[in-house]
Amino acid sequence: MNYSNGLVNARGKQPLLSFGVISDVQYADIPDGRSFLGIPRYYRHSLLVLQRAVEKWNEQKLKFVINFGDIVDGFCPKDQSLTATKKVMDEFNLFDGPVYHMIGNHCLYNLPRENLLPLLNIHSSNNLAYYDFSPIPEYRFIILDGYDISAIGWPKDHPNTLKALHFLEERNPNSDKNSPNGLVGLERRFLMFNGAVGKEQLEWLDRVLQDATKLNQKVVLCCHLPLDPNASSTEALLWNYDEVMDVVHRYNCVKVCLSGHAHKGGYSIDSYGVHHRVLEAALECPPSTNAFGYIDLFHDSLLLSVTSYGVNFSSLQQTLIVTASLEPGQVLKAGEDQITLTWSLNTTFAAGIDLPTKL
Ligand SMILES: Nc1ccn([C@@H]2O[C@H](COP(=O)(O)O)[C@@H](O)[C@H]2O)c(=O)n1
Ligand SMILES: O=P(O)(O)OC[C@H](O)CO
Repeated sequence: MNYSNGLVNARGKQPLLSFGVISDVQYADIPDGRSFLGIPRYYRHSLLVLQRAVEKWNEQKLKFVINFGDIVDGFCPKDQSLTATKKVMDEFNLFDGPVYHMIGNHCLYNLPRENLLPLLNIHSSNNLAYYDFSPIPEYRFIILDGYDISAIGWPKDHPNTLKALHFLEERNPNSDKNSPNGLVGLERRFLMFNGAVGKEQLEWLDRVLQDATKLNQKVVLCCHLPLDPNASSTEALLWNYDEVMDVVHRYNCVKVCLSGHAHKGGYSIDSYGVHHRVLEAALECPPSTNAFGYIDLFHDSLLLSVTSYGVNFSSLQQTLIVTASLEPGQVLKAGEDQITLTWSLNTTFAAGIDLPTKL
C-alpha cells in the first residue's frame, strides 16, 4: 500500500496509512481564563489551533482525522452552545476526508446527546456514541463512549444518570462531586466530570476484539478518558478503566490506547505491553503554539508526530516522536521509547527513532 501523501517516512519505511489527531479544543467565544488548578486556557485561540491543524492535515493528505472530544468548553454561554459547536464542526469539515469524533464531558455540558451526536456525525439509535471502523484490513479502530454511565449528558431521570449518581454517592463523600478532596490514590477518579463504559458496551468491545483477533487485525483503542493511571492524572481516568483493560488484556490485538481529557498529556506502557498516549489539549496552547499531530501506521509499529506546545507553527522546530513497536513479547518500561527532539529551523517533519529494544 502506498503512503497517502506519496512520501517515504524518514525511517525509510512507507506507512500503511497516516491519520491526524487533536484533542480538547474546548472552543468558546469568551476571554482567556484558567483551569481550576490555575493552568491558562485560551478559549478563542483553540479554534486557530484547529484551523492550523486542518490546513496541515490537508497538506499532508492524511487519510482521516480522529478528534478525541471536548470541542466546545463548558463555559460557553448556553445560548451559544449550538452555534459554537457548529462553528467548530465547520472547521473540521474543511478537512478533505472523514473525521471521526468522540464525545467528552464539555460537549455534554453544552448539548444533550440527542442533539450532539448528529452534529458529530455519530449515527446511533440509542444515543450511545461507541463504534468501530477498519480503514485498511490490517487495522481496526475502536471509539469508546466514556460517558455511557454518566451524570452529565443524559436526561436527569435516565437510568444511566441515576446509575452514575448512585455510583458517585457510594465512592465520593464530597457534596461537590467534582471535588476529589479526601479521596486517596486511584479513588480520586470518582468525579462527576468522568464516566464509565456500561455493561453492554463492554460486551460489544469484547465481541469486536474477538472479531479483530480472528481477522488478525491490530487495534487502536480511542476514548476521551484515559485508560492507564501511568499515562494520566488519576483525576482524569475513566471510572472503570480497569474493567475495560481487563477485556483488552484477554486479547493480544490492542496495541495502543489513545485519549484526551488530561490536558497536559502523558505516555505509558502497561504491564501487558499496551501503549497508552494521552494527547495534549489544543485549549492550553499559548497563542501561536499548537497541539495536534499525525500518526503513521506500519505493520509492526506506529509513529506519532506531535506539533507540541511552545512550537512556532511555521518553523516546526520541535516534534515529539513516539515510536511504539507493536509486536507482542518483551515489555518496555514507560518512557523508554518516548523521545523529544529538537530540529533545526529548516527541518520539517522528522524521522522516527529506532527503539533501543525491538519487541
Ligand atoms: N482537582 C480538582 C479539579 C477540578 N475540580 C472541580 O472540577 C471543576 C472542573 O474543573 P476544570 O479542570 O474543568 O476547570 C472545577 O470547577 C472544580 O469544581 C476540583 O474540585 N478539584
Ligand atoms: O476536561 P476538563 O476541563 O474537565 O478537565 C479535566 C481535568 O484536566 C482532569 O484532571
